[in-house]
Amino acid sequence: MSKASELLATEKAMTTGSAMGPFYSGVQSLPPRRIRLIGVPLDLGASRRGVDMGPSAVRVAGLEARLEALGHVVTDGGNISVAIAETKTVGEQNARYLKEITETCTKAAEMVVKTLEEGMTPVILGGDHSVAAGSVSGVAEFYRRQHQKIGLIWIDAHSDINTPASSPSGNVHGMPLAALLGLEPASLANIFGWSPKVAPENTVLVGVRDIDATEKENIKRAGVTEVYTMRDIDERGMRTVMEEALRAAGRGTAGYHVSLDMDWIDPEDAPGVGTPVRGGATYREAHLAMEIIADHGRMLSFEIVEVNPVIDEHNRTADLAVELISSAFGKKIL
Ligand SMILES: NC(=[NH2+])NCCC[C@H](N)C(=O)O
Ligand SMILES: [Mn+2]
Ligand SMILES: [Mn+2]
Repeated sequence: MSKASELLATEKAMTTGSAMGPFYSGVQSLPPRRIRLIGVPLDLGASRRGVDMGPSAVRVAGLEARLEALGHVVTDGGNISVAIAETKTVGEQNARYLKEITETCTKAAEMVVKTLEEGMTPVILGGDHSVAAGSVSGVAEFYRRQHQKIGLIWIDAHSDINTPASSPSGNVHGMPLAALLGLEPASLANIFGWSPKVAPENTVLVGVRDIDATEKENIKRAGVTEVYTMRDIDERGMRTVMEEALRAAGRGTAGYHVSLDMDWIDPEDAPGVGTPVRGGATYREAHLAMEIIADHGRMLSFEIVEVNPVIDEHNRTADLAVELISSAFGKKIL
């Protein structure tokens, strides 16, 4: 058992009271899961077009086969239907296409609930990051019915905590975290008729490096304190950051949803994203984060967003997405 795993397993045993628990067993891979892939080809939340082809690019990169090679049983649930920008009007300029985005997120949320009810782990393929307002709502709704809370690990260059009033762009993909924490947009915050979907103390931001001034206010207003910037990763290392992150998200919850925006990774390795920002996680840092998540064994659901094949180089960002999902689902080097 590696040092990191040992620590996390001990921590888990402490919080659940079970010795090591059924989730983690040394270097052996995790117990197989039944996984349903859910594509959400949404690009209405971003100003750059092309992330609607993300689900297809990730499928072409071989996601299903890679997860099955790890022993999981995978079903592809196809795509959630999404309006086409060309056939719709933008609506309010401060939250463009909010009506259509809410409709799609609601459908995605319902599919996530159904997937969990059937005992499967949802893996959501975006789509721009506004899909998270749907996927996280679905996971939160399912566990709420069992009187449990969920945590949220938000791995991203951005904090996506703008509201229509604070957004510099009017792009809804910069707002899902604000909605999930019970701020705005109201239509996204109130999917299933209740809000907030996650408590601030169980919400963790990892890898941020591009936060709008208005977003800093919103982070405070929402009460989120678990924010790990790229500087924290540089100075303290990925392992320490992930341990603290998983501990916070897991405290008093059924487990956590992992929302991975591919623009977290440095554009050198992930050029195919809508809003690239220099100074991102390296290839190995990204894998290590996923490997630690797998070892911890408390991930309830996973999503990958913002893969944009239109500006990618030979699908390498989608290839990396598939690799990272494999690591999060238990792929070991040895
Ligand atoms: N999911 C993303 N890539 N979000 C980028 C958001 C950029 C900027 N903060 C905005 O609100 O427009
Ligand atoms: Mn994002
Ligand atoms: Mn981002």
